[in-house]
Amino acid sequence: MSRETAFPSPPPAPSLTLSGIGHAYLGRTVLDAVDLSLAVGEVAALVGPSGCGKSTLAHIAAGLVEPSRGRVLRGYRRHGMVFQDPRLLPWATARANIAYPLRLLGLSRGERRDRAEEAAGRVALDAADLDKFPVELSGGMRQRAAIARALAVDPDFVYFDEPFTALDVALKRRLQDLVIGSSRAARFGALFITHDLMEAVRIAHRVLVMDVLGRGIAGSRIVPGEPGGRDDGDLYRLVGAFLADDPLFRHIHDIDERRVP
Ligand SMILES: Nc1ncnc2c1ncn2[C@@H]1O[C@H](COP(=O)(O)OP(=O)(O)OP(=O)(O)O)[C@@H](O)[C@H]1O
Repeated sequence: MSRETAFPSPPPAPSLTLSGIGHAYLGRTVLDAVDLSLAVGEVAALVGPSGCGKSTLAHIAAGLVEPSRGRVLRGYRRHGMVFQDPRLLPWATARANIAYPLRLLGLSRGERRDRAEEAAGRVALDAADLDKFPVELSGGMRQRAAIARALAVDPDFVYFDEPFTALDVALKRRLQDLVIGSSRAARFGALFITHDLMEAVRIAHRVLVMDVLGRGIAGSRIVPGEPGGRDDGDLYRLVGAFLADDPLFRHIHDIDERRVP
């Protein structure tokens, strides 16, 4: 027996593992025993009813919020984050905003500038736009700058928290394609929160559905084919089938009534 057969190499560690995550805000439980594991390079879309705790879960996974219970194991090297609100510094140019996180990596001024311009090129921001301040950019351009800022740190994992919800349909598709293309080229995995099932099946390898009221991940569905290589008609049919026939998706358009005045 060959050595390789006797000692097969172990599968790569997951890029992200959440075990038994629980969280409460002001004594009110938001997440309860959530388990999740993402493979290296996997892009997972996270959907679920409004208010069920998707953002809280992503913030816990990224280390922005300390969970009340449970364990987070990050197998990735470095992550980037993109939110619905681009969160650009209003007093800094697009270039300076994109370069901002690079200070933490200890890069020289010249290196930061080069990296920011390279990242801007990847999201199709023109050189002329880089000298503009956020107020001078369109909503789409601001979100491109936010994506460039996340990609500039050369992440192997990116958290997207409803990044395109506020954008119009055509722009949304263009930016989805940008995420698909850059995740393939830079080989990063991602957790992508969205309310839009069509967006979820376009960009992800797998759709994770959160339980009503965040009691856990109710289940997941693999999306056939590879992001970027799928036929739109097939995806529309898949979304239709999910919504019409799959009990996993029964509650995804619900709203957490506790938040409704
Ligand atoms: N900092 C906070 N303090 C108190 N309550 C909070 C805080 N952040 C979120 N919550 C509450 O926790 C619950 C889950 O919020 P979260 O934003 O994680 O849900 P979500 O699924 O991402 O919602 P949506 O889809 O509407 O964005 C909500 O009821 C929300 O009001």
